[in-house]
Amino acid sequence: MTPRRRTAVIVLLILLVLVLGFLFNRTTAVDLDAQNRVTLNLRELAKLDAGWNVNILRARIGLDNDYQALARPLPRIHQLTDSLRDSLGMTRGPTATQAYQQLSAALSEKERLVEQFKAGNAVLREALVYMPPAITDLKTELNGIEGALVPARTVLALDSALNALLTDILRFNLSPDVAQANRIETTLGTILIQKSAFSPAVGERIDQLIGRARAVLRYRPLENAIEIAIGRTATTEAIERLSRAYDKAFDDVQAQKQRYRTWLFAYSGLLLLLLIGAARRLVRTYRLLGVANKRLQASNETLEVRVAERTAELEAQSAKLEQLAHHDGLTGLVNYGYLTRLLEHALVRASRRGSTVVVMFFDLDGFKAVNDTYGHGTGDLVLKEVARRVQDKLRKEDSLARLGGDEFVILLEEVVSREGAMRVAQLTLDQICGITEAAGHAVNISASIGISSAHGRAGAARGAAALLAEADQAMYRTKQAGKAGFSFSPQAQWAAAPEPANTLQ
Ligand SMILES: Nc1nc2c(ncn2[C@@H]2O[C@H](COP(=O)(O)OP(=O)(O)OP(=O)(O)O)[C@@H](O)[C@H]2O)c(=O)[nH]1
Repeated sequence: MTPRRRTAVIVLLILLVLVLGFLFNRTTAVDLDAQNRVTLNLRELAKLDAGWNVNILRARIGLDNDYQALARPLPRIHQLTDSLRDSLGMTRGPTATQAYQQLSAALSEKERLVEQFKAGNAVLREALVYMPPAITDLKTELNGIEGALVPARTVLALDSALNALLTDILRFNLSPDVAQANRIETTLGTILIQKSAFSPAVGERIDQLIGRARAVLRYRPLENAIEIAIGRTATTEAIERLSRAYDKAFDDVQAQKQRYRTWLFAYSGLLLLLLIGAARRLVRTYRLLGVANKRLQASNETLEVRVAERTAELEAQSAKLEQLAHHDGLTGLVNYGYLTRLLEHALVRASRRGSTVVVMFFDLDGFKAVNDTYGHGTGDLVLKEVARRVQDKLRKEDSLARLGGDEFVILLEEVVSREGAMRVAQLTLDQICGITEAAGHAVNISASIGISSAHGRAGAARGAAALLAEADQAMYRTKQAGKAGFSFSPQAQWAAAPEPANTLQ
């Protein structure tokens, strides 16, 4: 998968999850407890409001002297309205908010009007309670000594004015109108005129009656107006309106959630399909991977086999090359280069052990004649036979090398004495002289051998090249001395004593 494609897939997955989260969030159920709480609050508020109205009415008609009853429901009403305001968040749209604001305003207005009502009603009630017994008392007074002191006409006039006042005041209290008020004012004027004929004590009582009558004239219409204003606040209707708005809002929210639930269901189906698709693709990919793996394994195994075969071939070739590099192609003996290395190692060992290394250089005698007489094929057979025979007589740790043509070198290690070297030289001569026939042709060959040796550290220090050169020179001396024998180099060294110079056998 390319990086760009991977990014696109990740973004798509995030989007799918976000949409799922959004839909899930929109489908979470409405808090039914909260909904019930709103309903109960509204019901309680309606009940409190109705009770409040009853208390106002009782105060108005004088059944209840306790104005505290009018203020008692207020804290709870405030609590309920606050709680309703907090629940507005659960609704959608402005309707419930608007209804709540209307109710809140209506309740505040009603509260303000009730305060006004309480102030006026206290005065009014006191006046209405005061007047009937006061008038009765005054009339009794008029029938007593006070009445005897003033003319009877005046007493009668005041008495009838008081009767009229009481009747009109009670009527006005029930149904206040301007005509009634004017009549009362006229009656009050009459009473005031009569007052001067009576004692100051009666005059004072008359003044108090007039004051109460004026209070009724003033506060009764005011209280009626307040009552009308309280009625206009229409808190009951506002509560019902808010209740309907909440119901509708909750219904709307439920309907909306139902719609989102349908979407969520459909969306989950889509996600499921996508998941199934992805899973199938994954399975297919795994299958393909399995097949590819098997193929890869098979080709790996084939490759391993081929590598192993190739390695074996290379090792064989390398061994062959090494053989070619270190050995003579005709006889299979080690060649000059490898002999030099073997000789160097032998010298190191001799130096360390204090032993003697012997180099015997030999060249065939009469070999050219074989070649010239019977051809190179026969010459080759002779060379091989020389190699085989001499090799057979040597120890395993000794080496026989062919330098080229009919020249050979024998390398001996741990030679105890000069006599030992002589025995090997003689054995070699015997083996070579023992070759009398090759490819059915009679041959007559021998060898000229030159021997040199190095003993211990000092001898080894002379080096391989010097030792070979000494042996070569000794071999020439043998040739010059008549061939078919061996000579020791004057530099040859032995464990017991240095070799006497140029001894010919
Ligand atoms: N068959 C064969 N002959 C070789 C090979 N290499 C060299 N020769 C021949 O070996 C002969 C060696 O010559 P010489 O050593 O002079 O021959 P010789 O008869 O032994 O003479 P002296 O060494 O003087 O005794 C030559 O004729 C070379 O051509 C080879 O690999 N095979």
